[in-house]
Amino acid sequence: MHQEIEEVLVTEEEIIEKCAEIGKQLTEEYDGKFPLAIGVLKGAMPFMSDVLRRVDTHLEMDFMAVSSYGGGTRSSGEVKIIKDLDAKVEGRHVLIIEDIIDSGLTLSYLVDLFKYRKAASVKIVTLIDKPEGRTVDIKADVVGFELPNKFLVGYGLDYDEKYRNLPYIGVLKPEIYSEQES
Ligand SMILES: O=P(O)(O)OC[C@H]1O[C@H](OP(=O)(O)OP(=O)(O)O)[C@H](O)[C@@H]1O
Ligand code: HPA
Ligand SMILES: [Mg+2]
Repeated sequence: MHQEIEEVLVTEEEIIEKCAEIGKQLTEEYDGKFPLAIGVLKGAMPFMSDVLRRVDTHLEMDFMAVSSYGGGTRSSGEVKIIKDLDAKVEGRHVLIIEDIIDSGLTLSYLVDLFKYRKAASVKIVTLIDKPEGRTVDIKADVVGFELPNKFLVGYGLDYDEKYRNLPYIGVLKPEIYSEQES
């Protein structure tokens, strides 16, 4: 698996350090508010697990599964709900947890949905921001790392469902995906 990576952009140590920093920030922001922390599956799973263990106040966890990338490297433009929340959003302080904001389509869809469901507040925390990928105007409230417009894998991010279990974030060797997308 590791030999298929061309370059590591964020190391495991940098991610661990960042999760502690963000966890502290979220503790201060949400202390006493019992936020509803919503992980966007599948990609957000490792980040959600690491960051929320550094948040030192009560919170509720829930999950939503959405998908717009299929097996490829480009967004289909259509966000599909695969699993909806169990919790009610009305009156809750919603904290959306994402691995990446790229085109912004997934998060703009989810922010609109949670506002429509009458959340008391909606904030976004994302480990990665690729601002150059944006096709809709949306910003995250908390960003771990801003990265260049390359297709990334690792730490939740997949290519064709693989590489999510890498402990770092990197770029694949071009021959890995050009074989399938040519
Ligand atoms: O800003 P965008 O261009 O919408 O891209 C970001 C979204 O794309 C990825 O999810 P994907 O749809 O691939 O599902 P996955 O989490 O199951 O991989 C990622 O986990 C984000 O949810
Ligand atoms: O760079 C990316 N890598 C994997 N999944 C993604 N979904 C949006 N952008 C990306
Ligand atoms: Mg994906």
